[in-house]
Amino acid sequence: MKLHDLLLSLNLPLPAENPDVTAVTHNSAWVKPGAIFVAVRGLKTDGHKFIPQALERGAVAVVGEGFEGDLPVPYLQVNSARHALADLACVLQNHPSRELQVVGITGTDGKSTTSWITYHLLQAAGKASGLLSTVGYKTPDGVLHHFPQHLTTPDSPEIQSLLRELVSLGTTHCVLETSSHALELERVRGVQYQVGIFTNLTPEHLDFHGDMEGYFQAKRKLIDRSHFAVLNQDDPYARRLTDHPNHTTFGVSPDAQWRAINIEEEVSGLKFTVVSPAGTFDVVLPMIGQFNVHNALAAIAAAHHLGIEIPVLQQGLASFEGVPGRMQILSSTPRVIVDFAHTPPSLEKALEVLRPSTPGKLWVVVGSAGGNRDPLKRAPLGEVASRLADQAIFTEEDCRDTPIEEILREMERGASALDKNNFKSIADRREAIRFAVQHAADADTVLLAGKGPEDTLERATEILPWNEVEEALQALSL
Ligand SMILES: CC(=O)N[C@H]1[C@@H](OP(=O)(O)OP(=O)(O)OC[C@H]2O[C@@H](n3ccc(=O)[nH]c3=O)[C@H](O)[C@@H]2O)O[C@H](CO)[C@@H](O)[C@@H]1O[C@H](C)C(=O)N[C@@H](C)C(=O)N[C@H](CCC(=O)O)C(=O)O
Ligand SMILES: Nc1ncnc2c1ncn2[C@@H]1O[C@H](COP(=O)(O)OP(=O)(O)OP(=O)(O)O)[C@@H](O)[C@H]1O
Repeated sequence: MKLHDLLLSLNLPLPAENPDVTAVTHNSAWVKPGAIFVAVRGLKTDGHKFIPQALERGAVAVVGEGFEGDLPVPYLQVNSARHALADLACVLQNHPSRELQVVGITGTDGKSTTSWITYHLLQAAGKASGLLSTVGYKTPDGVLHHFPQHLTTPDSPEIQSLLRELVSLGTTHCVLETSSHALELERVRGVQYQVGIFTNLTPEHLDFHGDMEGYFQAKRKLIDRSHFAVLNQDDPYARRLTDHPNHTTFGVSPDAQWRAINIEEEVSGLKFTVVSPAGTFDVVLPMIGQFNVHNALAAIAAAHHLGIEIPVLQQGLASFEGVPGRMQILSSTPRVIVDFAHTPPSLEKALEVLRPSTPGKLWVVVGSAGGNRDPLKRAPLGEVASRLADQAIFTEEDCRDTPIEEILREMERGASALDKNNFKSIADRREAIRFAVQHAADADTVLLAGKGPEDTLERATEILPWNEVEEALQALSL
């Protein structure tokens, strides 16, 4: 696309030069010849500092919020570089979301699970669907691809080019897990959402959002932008969104429109009855954890809005194979389970879920991320682990530039407050897993929490390949 055409559609002034533009990026290291470099003033550094590097790599234009000096390529000044990045990405890919029925899913917990169930239901109904989630992205052939970065919702250029790729593969529907960071940092600006789902809101990422109200305001953007909203009637924050002109609700509250009753949890999974505007019907869902009733209800309500009949939904739920790394059962004696729970409330829920079906002791191996990833949750994670497990092992989980000892000390501090003396720290994650698996008795359950399906482990400046399931299986075979 010519630079002028791109700028005209955004009402930006036209420079004298009019080169061909092949891509747009905010990261100088990702610039390829023909790209526009958008200099973003970030939380850690200022992208304007990297303009020379972007030019060396072949940038044909630079967009920014203010730059003193001469450049050999056009410089376009904008009020918001993040807005410009998203707008340019949308135009360059010719707004792929307008050719798709996009279902966005936000909330503190349950985003990935709800996304995967929704994708599965759409596919089961014969809709060629795509999925972008923390776990990776799926094309309509069902193949799971991994993102190069560890993000739930990638940056706007990546989202737009993935949506375009999906359209070119014949995709008609796309499920887009949408984090609060993505909403706040405008990564999903310009995405046209047909349906927006709000799962729940509990304290997380408050270092980034400031307080719960800031966190809520970021999340509500998804609902405000969606044509139809699917809201958790049991969550006080979601209930604040019921002034959306076109919405439905789900939950166990008597006033939820899609309501679950007669919930039973068996070893093989969940059974419940749904009372809804589309009728009353039974559901069998092969998943552990009552919270999955809410995830399933949200997916059912969204899929039904998109025209999928109840019998197809029932069949789809019964054949759902779960989400990789979410309550994934690897063995039975001891029962070893890999789960992604990495917030105090989700860890609490995971341990509570496993307790009734554990005749022996309940073990947990858990860490807390380093860097700027929510240091305030370290002590609460330690507290939850010590309170609800019989034995807790604290270890690393992407400690990045934070010394592991600092993180472990915080987790121990949280646990010590209970005075149960049932925890131990083993910094190396592989050793921690092996210790727990080898010391567990046959009747015990070992929950390996936090990493789930992630394929890397970030340690100081190193990014190591990681496979939690493989690690657990190796520990079991020793
Ligand atoms: C805290 C956060 O979200 N940060 C995001 C933010 O970074 P930033 O603007 O602060 O970037 P910065 O590091 O200050 O750099 C400023 C600019 O200089 C550029 N730069 C920097 C260095 C260089 O050599 N060259 C260069 O061009 C950077 O690309 C950036 O554009 O904006 C960037 C561009 O959109 C994001 O890539 C980056 O996500 C980082 C990688 C990240 O780790 N984010 C996590 C916390 C996140 O988003 N998590 C949520 C899920 C949360 C959950 O629910 O669990 C997610 O959606 O994944
Ligand atoms: N609806 C829910 N309410 C509370 N906890 C939940 C819910 N759904 C899942 N969980 C718990 O949270 C963990 C993470 O679930 P899931 O991956 O679906 O959430 P998420 O919001 O996508 O988080 P992330 O984006 O970090 O993956 C699960 O393993 C489970 O323990």
